[in-house]
Amino acid sequence: MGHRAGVQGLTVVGPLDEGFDEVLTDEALQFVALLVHEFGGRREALLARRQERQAAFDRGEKPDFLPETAGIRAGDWKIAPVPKDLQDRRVEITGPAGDRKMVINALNSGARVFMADLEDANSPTWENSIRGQLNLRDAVSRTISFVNESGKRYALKEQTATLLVRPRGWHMVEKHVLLDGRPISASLFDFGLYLFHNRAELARHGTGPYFYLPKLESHLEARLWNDVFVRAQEALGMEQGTIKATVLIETILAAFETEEILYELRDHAAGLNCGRWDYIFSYVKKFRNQPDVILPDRAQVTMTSPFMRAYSLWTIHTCHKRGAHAIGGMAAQIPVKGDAAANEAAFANVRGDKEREARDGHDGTWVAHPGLVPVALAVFNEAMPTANQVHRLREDVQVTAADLLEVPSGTITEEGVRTNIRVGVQYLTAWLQGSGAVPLYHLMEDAATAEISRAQLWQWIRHPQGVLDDGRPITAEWVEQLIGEELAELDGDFEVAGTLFRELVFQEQFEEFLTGPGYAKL
Ligand SMILES: CC(=O)SCCNC(=O)CCNC(=O)[C@H](O)C(C)(C)COP(=O)(O)OP(=O)(O)OC[C@H]1O[C@@H](n2cnc3c(N)ncnc32)[C@H](O)[C@@H]1OP(=O)(O)O
Ligand SMILES: O=CC(=O)O
Ligand SMILES: [Mg+2]
Repeated sequence: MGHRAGVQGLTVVGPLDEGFDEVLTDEALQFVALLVHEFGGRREALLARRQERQAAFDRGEKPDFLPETAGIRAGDWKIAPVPKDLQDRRVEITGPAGDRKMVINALNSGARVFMADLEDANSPTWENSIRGQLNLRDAVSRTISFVNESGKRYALKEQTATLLVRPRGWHMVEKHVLLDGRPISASLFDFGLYLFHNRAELARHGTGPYFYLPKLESHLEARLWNDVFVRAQEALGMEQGTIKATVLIETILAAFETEEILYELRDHAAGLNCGRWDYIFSYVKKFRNQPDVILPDRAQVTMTSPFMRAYSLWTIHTCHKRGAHAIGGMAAQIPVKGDAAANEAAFANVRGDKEREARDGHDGTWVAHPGLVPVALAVFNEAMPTANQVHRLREDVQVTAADLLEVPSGTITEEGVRTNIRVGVQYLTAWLQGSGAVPLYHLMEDAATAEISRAQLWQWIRHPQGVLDDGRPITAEWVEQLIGEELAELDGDFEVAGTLFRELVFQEQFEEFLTGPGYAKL
């Protein structure tokens, strides 16, 4: 154990556990330092721009398609061709990069793609971040193995999924690496280390450095990623366009800039994905101070809610017009052990979700668990006999700003309030202990789903329309009472997570991301 210091102004202040020096080499840190020096300032300016836009929404403004980029939307262009191993993405499994066994299981799962996650599903402890990089390095070289408590050995099969990596979003910092005493961008850290260590080995295996880009709010943020890619490829002597990125459309603002985002990344774009959970969170967050926008219980907001349907179809329309893949999202159901009927209901739910996606024109979808790979595969094999359906142009889809913004109808129930409390506190507890993806009440919960739970409570308490279906108002005092009741029912120590949860729900200032104050406690 020790610390590393002094690479081009970068200081590593996180502990150096066994093997960490294999990732945190001088050369790799030099490369990260170059990216941070050149792009750190622009990142901060774009984060400040998010705040300026929020101020406008707080004044009652609504987003719209951008007049200044009408030429891009009207223009005749396509993204560069995507590599062979990204042509057929019918089923993609996701999981935290920091969990070595899961990385192996995911690559072996029969899915076409595995997205190794350093974002929503990965609690960003220093340990998880660096172990994640070690896991990825060993996955790329195909040497990864793992032995569980009972001696079972895990290794890669002959045929494995194509690996994509999701670095943390632009809002996150890596506090264990400082530049001039300040934490550096977690996105540049995750991306830089992975690219630096794996570019040659990926090429040797006939694949490439492929990424998922989370939580973008504008095409300018996509432009920053593109500039990072160009500079990175130049600095490492790689052919331009080798890096490929799939962008999650998971903020309400990105939905208004789908074409512009693809355009900015056109030499590096592989597609867009409908990150439904962050999308719902973003909708709550952006309009939290608008009295006419309020969402019903989390369980009532689904992919058939008109605004979600509009966004999903719009993403497909945009992608196919531009030659890009449109990947569907994550149904949160996971297998239910020991209850055949509940398990069948969960599977039926996932099947229905995937059938809708395939029918609409998605080129693939996400699953949270290996047990669901065959379910999604069967649906896409049936509905999509070709490698993808990019040829289905969906020119019939017309979506207006009003469609994207339509407030979903439904009710707020006491059970909905209680569920948000139970899920939020238990998720935070797990996250603070290093687990970023957690099974709760037979659903996969991660940072994105937990964000919805706490953001809804914040808004319901303050919102004039925040009343229950039986007419009772949702007051802070009542929610506090329910938190007490719910925690009393649960086993475990909720001291730290309970305090954080209360801060997120009750404090006047809305926290942009729960991972902000959460990270301070990790
Ligand atoms: C909103 C979004 O961002 S979605 C994308 C981000 N979220 C995710 O990636 C969540 C992915 N899913 C998971 O992490 C897990 O499925 C969980 C945490 C929800 C449940 O995990 P577990 O409690 O371990 O599930 P369970 O006990 O059923 O696991 C059975 C086996 O499947 C494996 N498994 C479960 N999920 C996954 C996965 N996503 N990838 C690979 N293997 C998995 C387990 O490792 C276990 O393996 P073993 O039999 O060899 O021991
Ligand atoms: O990242 C995916 C999401 O739904 O959020
Ligand atoms: Mg997300």
